[in-house]
Amino acid sequence: MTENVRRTTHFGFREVEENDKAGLVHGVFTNVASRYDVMNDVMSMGIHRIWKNAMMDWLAPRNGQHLLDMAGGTGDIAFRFLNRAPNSSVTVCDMTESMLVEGRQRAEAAALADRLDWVVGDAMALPFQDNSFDIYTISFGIRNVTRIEDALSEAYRVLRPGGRMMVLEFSQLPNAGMQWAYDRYSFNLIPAMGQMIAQDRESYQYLVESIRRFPDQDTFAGMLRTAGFEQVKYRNLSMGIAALHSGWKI
Ligand SMILES: C[S@@+](CC[C@H](N)C(=O)[O-])C[C@H]1O[C@@H](n2cnc3c(N)ncnc32)[C@H](O)[C@@H]1O
Repeated sequence: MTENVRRTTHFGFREVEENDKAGLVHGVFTNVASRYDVMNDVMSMGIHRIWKNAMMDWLAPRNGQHLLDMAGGTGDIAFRFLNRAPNSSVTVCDMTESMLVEGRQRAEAAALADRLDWVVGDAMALPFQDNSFDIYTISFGIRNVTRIEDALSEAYRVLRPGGRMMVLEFSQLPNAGMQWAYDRYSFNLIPAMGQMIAQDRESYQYLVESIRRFPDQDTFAGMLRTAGFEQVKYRNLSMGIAALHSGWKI
């Protein structure tokens, strides 16, 4: 257990297969933690930066806000948020401690440590009180969660009334031909690059399969409404390879 990273919850999954998925996800990100940021740049050819900046543009961070960045990993969203609103604060929560450890080292190097809190926790059972945060973000995290509905209802619970939820996730291309081409790239190239750069084909094979299984834009918008969010909207990024969803707790 590393100093300054709080462990506040335990994982108690209801069924064996759920336990398997959570264990698999935890193993994948423990394996890739030290190479995660570099791999992100290589695999996406830097495009994840454009998508995360689009998230910040839509979110328009303001000083004084308290953000919960769920599945926040190495803190990429947190740093972007603080860059735009230096007098805000961010709690980064993730179930993989080694990802948070990498992030905390980056925060110390950037002299941002006093604005950040790093918490080990599960999106499906958050270790926070009701109505605690102004904003909840989750970037490339929700598709890894075993019970997405539970994570969305937890997001709703911890947001204060008037608070906003924003999700950045891989999505579906509306055009079947483009989806076919993209699938060829992701199913063939990404696991091969994972093997070449990180000597870890399986983790990257899991990542591309999880992208394919995630609900499309309209289905996910419906899930947000079911969890209680209002004024739900989405924007496609790179023609739908990824999408941003926004919703409010009124
Ligand atoms: C692809 S990384 C995304 C990291 C960061 N948000 C970004 O955009 O670069 C996915 C993260 O989700 C975390 N994660 C997956 N399932 C989770 C859960 N149920 N609760 C908390 N974190 C989870 C993983 O540990 C991992 O750090």
